[in-house]
Amino acid sequence: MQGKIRLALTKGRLEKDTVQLLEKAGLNMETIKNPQRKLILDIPGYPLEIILLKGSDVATYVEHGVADLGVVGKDVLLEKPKPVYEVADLGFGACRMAVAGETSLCPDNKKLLRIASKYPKIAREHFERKGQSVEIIEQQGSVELAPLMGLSDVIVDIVETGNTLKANGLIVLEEIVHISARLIVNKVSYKTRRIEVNALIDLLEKQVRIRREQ
Ligand SMILES: Nc1ncnc2c1ncn2[C@@H]1O[C@H](COP(=O)(O)OP(=O)(O)OP(=O)(O)O)[C@@H](O)[C@H]1O
Ligand SMILES: O=P(O)(O)OC[C@H]1O[C@H](OP(=O)(O)OP(=O)(O)O)[C@H](O)[C@@H]1O
Repeated sequence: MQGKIRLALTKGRLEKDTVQLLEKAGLNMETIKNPQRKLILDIPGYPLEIILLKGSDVATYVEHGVADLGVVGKDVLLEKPKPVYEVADLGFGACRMAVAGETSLCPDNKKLLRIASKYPKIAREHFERKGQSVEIIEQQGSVELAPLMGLSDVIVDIVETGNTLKANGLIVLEEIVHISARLIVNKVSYKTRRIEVNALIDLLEKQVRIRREQ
């Protein structure tokens, strides 16, 4: 007899929308609102256990089958690809991965372009496709500072409202890819726990469809 299905959720920005989606799908998400902030949550009335992780760890847990399913940003899947099935675009967490810089700069005129980014793989592959040679300067955050400080020519980063770019005098020069939250599934669970996994996928996809049609 197999235990409960385990779903790994990304803490932080994606959390609220994920909880809302699960609630709309009929799951009792009260335990997640507990101020004690447990990282393992039982869902009353549904054979499901939820764990809370950072995005890149969500994909790792699902890859290793410790979690059967996960909710994670497409940026994470592109930057650190894992052998998991991506089964649904959940729609929320929408933003863009973009190249940004100061208005005066015309990047294509430079020979070796210096790129600051938290996403070195996405950045490198984008410029490789264009045949532009680059030096990638990996950052952990506050990426917008890099061109202002002369550390890089441009940045590759997530743009949602555009407020951070605007506040720092930067503009989008190119859009690389649309990002949103994705539902991922462990490859073995997809086969061996097909019925339970598909039931949860169907439940969530139905809510995504309803939300899209609203
Ligand atoms: N404005 C945004 N900035 C960053 N991520 C966003 C934004 N809007 C939506 N997202 C999505 O939310 C996901 C989680 O972002 P969040 O900032 O909570 O975690 P993170 O990227 O691990 O950052 P941190 O290291 O600051 O915790 C991202 O992977 C991305 O898919
Ligand atoms: O277009 P906006 O709505 O302004 O959102 C984009 C900003 O949000 C993210 O930063 P985050 O807040 O995660 O900070 P950090 O990357 O500096 O840690 C991202 O790296 C951008 O800086």
